[in-house]
Amino acid sequence: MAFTFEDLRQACQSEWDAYIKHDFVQQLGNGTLAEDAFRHYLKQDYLFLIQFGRAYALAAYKSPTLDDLRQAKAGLEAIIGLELGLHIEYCRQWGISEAELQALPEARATLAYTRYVLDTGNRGDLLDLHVALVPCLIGYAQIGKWLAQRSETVRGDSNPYEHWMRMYEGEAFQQAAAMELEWLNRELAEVSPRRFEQLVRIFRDATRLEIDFWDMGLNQRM
Ligand SMILES: Cc1ncc(CN)c(N)n1
Repeated sequence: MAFTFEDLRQACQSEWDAYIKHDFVQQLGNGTLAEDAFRHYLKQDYLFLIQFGRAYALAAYKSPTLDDLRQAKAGLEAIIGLELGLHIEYCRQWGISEAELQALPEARATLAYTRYVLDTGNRGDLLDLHVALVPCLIGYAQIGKWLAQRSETVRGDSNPYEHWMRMYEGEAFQQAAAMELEWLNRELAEVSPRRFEQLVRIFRDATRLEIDFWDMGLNQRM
């Protein structure tokens, strides 16, 4: 049997839904999310993206083939080139300077998630690392699409989070996620049922840590 990302997602359906349709995401789509909660999330996400940049750099280091190396480079570009650049500009529009971002302490949820991914990548192989990274890239691409097709989502200037939604539903981010999905499905097609169960565990843990990250934003926890 050739496994795919869909099999991972179905094995963790309840966690995946709790992540994609989290209250933070729904309130953001409705335009009702407390601005202080969003600011707290934005600040921590800056720290998160830096650590995820390191994780893609680790993926590059662990890549045995040129194809794998190109995939790691594409992930690094999506996070550091595209997303972090937009993020810094976006934070500035929300009154958060780069100097303030650089001086921030990490919240426990940021520490737990990012270091889990780095640890998984360090002790495991390239596929373990990519599976730990999947909820980040493919998850936010699905969130972007989900918000765009949902009838309750408020679009345009009356929603203060319009630009955030545009970034994740936009062509560049969707394209990066599609490339990751393609790479992942190629790799998953080769694994045994026993190996797949190990990967499900990683995918589930990373998805649970994404849920904690939304909780951290919503409750403005450190
Ligand atoms: C916590 C988190 N997860 C995922 C993404 C999308 N790269 C993000 N910006 N922040």
